[in-house]
Amino acid sequence: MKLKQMLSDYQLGEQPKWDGEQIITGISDSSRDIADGMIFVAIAGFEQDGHDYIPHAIEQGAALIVGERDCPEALPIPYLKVANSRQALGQLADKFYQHPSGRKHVIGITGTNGKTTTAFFLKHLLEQQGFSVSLIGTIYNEINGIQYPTPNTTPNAEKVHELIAASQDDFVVIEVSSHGLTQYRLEGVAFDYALFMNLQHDHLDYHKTMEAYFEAKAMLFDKLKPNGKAVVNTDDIWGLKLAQRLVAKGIAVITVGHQDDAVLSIKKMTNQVVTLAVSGETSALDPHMPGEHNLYDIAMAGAVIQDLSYPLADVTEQMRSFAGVPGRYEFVHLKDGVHCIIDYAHTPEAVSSILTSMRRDGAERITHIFGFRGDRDASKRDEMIAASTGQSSRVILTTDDLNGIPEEMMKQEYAAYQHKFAGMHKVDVMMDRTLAIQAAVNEAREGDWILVTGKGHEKYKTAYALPTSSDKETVLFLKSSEK
Ligand SMILES: CC(=O)N[C@H]1[C@@H](OP(=O)(O)OP(=O)(O)OC[C@H]2O[C@@H](n3ccc(=O)[nH]c3=O)[C@H](O)[C@@H]2O)O[C@H](CO)[C@@H](O)[C@@H]1O[C@H](C)C(=O)N[C@@H](C)C(=O)N[C@H](CCC(=O)O)C(=O)O
Ligand SMILES: Nc1ncnc2c1ncn2[C@@H]1O[C@H](COP(=O)(O)OP(=O)(O)OP(=O)(O)O)[C@@H](O)[C@H]1O
Repeated sequence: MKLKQMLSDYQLGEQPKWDGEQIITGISDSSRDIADGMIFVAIAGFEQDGHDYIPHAIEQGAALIVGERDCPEALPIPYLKVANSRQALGQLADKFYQHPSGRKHVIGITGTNGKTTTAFFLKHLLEQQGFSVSLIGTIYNEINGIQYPTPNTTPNAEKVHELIAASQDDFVVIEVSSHGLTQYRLEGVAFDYALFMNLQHDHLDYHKTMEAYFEAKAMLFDKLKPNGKAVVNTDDIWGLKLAQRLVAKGIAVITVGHQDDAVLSIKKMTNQVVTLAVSGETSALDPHMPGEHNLYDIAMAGAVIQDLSYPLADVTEQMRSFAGVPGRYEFVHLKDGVHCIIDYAHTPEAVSSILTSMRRDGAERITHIFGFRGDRDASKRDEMIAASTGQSSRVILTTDDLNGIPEEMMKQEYAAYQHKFAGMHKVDVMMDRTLAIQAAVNEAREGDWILVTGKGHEKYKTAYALPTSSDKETVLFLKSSEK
């Protein structure tokens, strides 16, 4: 695309002579990725200021610089000043890739918990209908059947448009984080369906208040295509508030919840089956994945499937071939009736929900191993401990990602919790995560359950005593050593 086409929506103002005919070869906010003929968008970030890298981008061959500051003096290439660089990155990428989301069926999923699980459910169910599906999310991005690692749940704006443009699949399912929304990573993306799962205590280090966190999530619903639809869990109080707001705006809303007037009314949630009624017709859906929270996730995925005119009644059968979601209620049978669950729960509600599910599955004595992420929302820690001690017999606090926080500081915080629960609940501290799991396994007797939460599918960022790199590897290593 020519430079003058890329800039047709902008006023370049007084500039040294520039060549509108120049072919633009790409766009990036990282000077490291700039090559000849590309546009560099300078972003004032949380860690660094992209404007400091303008000389580097020029050295690399940039054809245009976009930034929020005044044009640096004696710039040899044109400079476009914008009010918001992150937003401009999305708008320019959308243009460069020729509005890719407009040409695809795009489904966005937001909420504190359940995005990944629902995305996997939806992908599987759509594939069962004969569609191909791209996935952009926490565990990996999968485009045209090829999986790519990803550092973020929602990639940056340029990447999102690039991935949608590269997709030759029928559908693109995107996990939409609140960070992604407030940082304009979805700028220019238009959605056919937008799903709201729930809003729970998380990320208040970033959003400060639940109200602000909610407003961030609500931004997704401004991105629906004119005929796009919202699918909202109205059992969640924030979901109910969102649904009312969207209806008032004239947006089509598929409500999912226990209310009789919900579009998909939940009639029963029991024994791993959720019974839904749509227009008087009842269907029972079984995700074939333990955990009560997964019943909401399958109901939300089912809402899209039925709206696309595929029978809900087939979902249970179609889920039989579902392979599960890495690090979500992953079950390992250890030895003599000792069971272990690995899960990604890192909010109080998720911890509570997983423990409730385990108890319903027959767990009586549960050792729960988890830790707190350094440099992340610390205000949820009390509630996480309360959720754990409320339903487990023993807690072992261990290392999660420290994110630069000194281990000693985290250890002191854990010691304070040990002190608080002294005499009431067994709270141990073992900072080496692999040794904490080993201790629980060694001490487990027949009928015991072990729950390891927080890391799920993720690789360890810390080197531990055992030669393993994830919770699942550690558990399998210990299982094989037992033989
Ligand atoms: C705090 C935060 O959210 N940071 C995100 C943000 O980084 P940033 O733009 O502020 O980057 P920065 O490092 O300060 O750099 C500023 C600019 O300088 C540029 N630069 C830098 C160096 C250089 O040599 N040349 C250069 O041009 C960078 O490319 C960047 O454009 O934008 C980046 C691109 O979109 C994100 O990758 C990055 O996520 C970081 C890694 C992160 O950990 N974010 C977490 C909090 C997050 O976003 N999590 C959510 C999921 C949350 C959930 O669990 O629900 C997610 O979507 O992943
Ligand atoms: N509908 C739900 N309600 C509450 N908790 C849930 C729900 N679905 C999943 N969970 C819990 O939350 C954890 C994370 O689930 P999942 O990865 O699907 O959510 P996510 O929204 O993608 O999370 P993240 O934003 O952290 O990547 C699960 O391991 C489970 O413990």
